Amino acid sequence: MSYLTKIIGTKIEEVNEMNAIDVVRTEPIRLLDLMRDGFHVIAEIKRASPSKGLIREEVDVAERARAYEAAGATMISVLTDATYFKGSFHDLKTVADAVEIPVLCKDFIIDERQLDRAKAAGASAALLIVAALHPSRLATLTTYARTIGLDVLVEVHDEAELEIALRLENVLIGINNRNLKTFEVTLDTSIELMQRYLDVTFVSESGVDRKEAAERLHAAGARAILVGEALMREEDPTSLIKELTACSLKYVE
Ligand SMILES: O=C(O)c1ccccc1NCC(=O)[C@H](O)[C@H](O)COP(=O)(O)O
Repeated sequence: MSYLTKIIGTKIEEVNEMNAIDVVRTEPIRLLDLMRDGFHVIAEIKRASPSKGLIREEVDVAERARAYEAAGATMISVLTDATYFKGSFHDLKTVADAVEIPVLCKDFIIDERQLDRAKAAGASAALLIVAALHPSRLATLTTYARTIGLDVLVEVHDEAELEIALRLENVLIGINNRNLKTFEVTLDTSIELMQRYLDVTFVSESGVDRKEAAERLHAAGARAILVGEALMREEDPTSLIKELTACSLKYVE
């Protein structure tokens, strides 16, 4: 059984336990507009992961989120899965209450009730993973997310998934460099796909540890990078965020 299948099994159990909740609907932000120009860092709150185990379990997430914002992150991603990442919707709410910049709910979303919880916790956007959803369900959840005021980052791993994501209109697409079967991470996953789809606005996710990686991705066309582990391993993430965001200045000259 693949790891993703295992995670989705857990999510089905979790979702079955969730009550419906009421959410206040708003207009969604437009992630695509936010990321279309320049070069952006989406900084992640990631306490643990299936591939690395504990990264920084005990963390003041409000303080860290404020540090990310002050250092120049455009958006904060919060892992809300408890079983595999030790995250929570409580973390999401704490972060959303602490910062002005948009907050992304990063989870394995398969149901409207998870989107409701993300919205209620203060998220501006949610991740939908093509590999985890039937294309028609992906479209339904994308529409539902926008209806309640969440924009969507659609995650792909290869060209076949990208073709499915491109059927959705006006979505920001993230290419995850982590192979969900082997956990192997290679920036070439993003670089090769981006070079074949020059008109698409892409976020490159996973495996960015320092400025050289960010520079490679920016040079290959990425408009944003999503960085988790490398930032969480820093006692103070300020200089790494500044280093990563500075990549854009280099290419403007
Ligand atoms: O990080 C993992 O081990 C992982 C395993 C299985 C599914 C998803 C996983 N990570 C979620 C993410 O996409 C990353 O947290 C995110 O892209 C940041 O990656 P990194 O900078 O490499 O921590």
